[in-house]
Amino acid sequence: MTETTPIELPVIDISNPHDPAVGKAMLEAAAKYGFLYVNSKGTDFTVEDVDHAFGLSKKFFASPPEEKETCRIQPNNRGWSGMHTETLDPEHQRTGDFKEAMNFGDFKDGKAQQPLPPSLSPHEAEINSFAELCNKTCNRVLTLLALGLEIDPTFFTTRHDPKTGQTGSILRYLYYPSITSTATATYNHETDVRAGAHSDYGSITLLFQRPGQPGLEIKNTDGTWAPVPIVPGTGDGTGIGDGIGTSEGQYPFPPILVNIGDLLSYWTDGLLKSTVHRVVFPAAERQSLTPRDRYTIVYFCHPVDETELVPVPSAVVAAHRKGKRVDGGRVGFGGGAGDLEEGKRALTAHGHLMARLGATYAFEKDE
Ligand SMILES: O=C(O)CCC(=O)C(=O)O
Ligand SMILES: [Fe+2]
Repeated sequence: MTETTPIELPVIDISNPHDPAVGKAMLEAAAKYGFLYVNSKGTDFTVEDVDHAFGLSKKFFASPPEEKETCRIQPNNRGWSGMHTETLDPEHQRTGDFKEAMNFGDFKDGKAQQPLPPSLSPHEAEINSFAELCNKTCNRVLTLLALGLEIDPTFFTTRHDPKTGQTGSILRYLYYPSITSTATATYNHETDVRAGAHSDYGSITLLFQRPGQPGLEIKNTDGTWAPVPIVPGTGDGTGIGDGIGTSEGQYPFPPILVNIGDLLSYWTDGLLKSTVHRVVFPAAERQSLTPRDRYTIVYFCHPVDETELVPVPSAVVAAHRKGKRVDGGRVGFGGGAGDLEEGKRALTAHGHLMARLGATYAFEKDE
């Protein structure tokens, strides 16, 4: 695993989701990299909201395994998965991911639609409110993307409103033990990875990271891997010494990393990129005298299940599609929405997710 130069991604201020210039900047980043940072100033989150959510995550992962077992992951993708349960890149991984995860699906009237373990059940309302803030932030991003695509600014948000129906959205706590943990004793740098290479399934993903807990890399177009600094501009990917939490700190908490998922790439015929990424132990972490666990919080935003993925009515997408036709290239996972044959029904958001998850379940059956 050779390590390359950290990637420099734009940091976008979403405090005014109706600014067309910001929409264009967002679209440009989504089409070029498939990843961008959202400035944590001007989001709906306070430092306390984010700190509190990480506190709950830590409490959950530190709880006894018997308690976590009570909410083991189900085929509906909700619940706890232990070390090595998930293998994001089955073709290349010898061992499953060196991580634990806890997935929360949609809440209904503030209530989780799944069992919660004793460490989290007293905090149901807080978890729900964090998921709601994530949803609000996604609405800002989706509004800006619609502006960039020059379509009705509510085109995406009306199709992602959990009040109108079930969605595939997931709030996920993640825990990657440090290189010195007993849980990573079998880790071999040549063959193992903390989270295998993959692209996300939904529309957009939000990723919250902590200073000093690096590991995310994104795949460059030439196939090399670029570390993503936790705080943009800090270069070394560690986020250490970035001034966070101090009066000179530029950001109240590390910017939220946003990436495009397979569904939105499909819906826009590949104009928006769903970029492959993975989580590793960076060299600095492997050599560090004080290696740290990595905790992240992810929100995978999906449309309402019944949403029909007919081509996004955007001249920008149409122009992109024309270019693709000339190349003869196919786009995205399972092609693009514009490839729909006449007389066939459009794929729904739920159908897209099932097809995408099906690829993973098929592998698990082979195990
Ligand atoms: O934890 C991270 O940094 C990335 C997680 C991720 O890519 C995922 O769960 O899809
Ligand atoms: Fe991911």
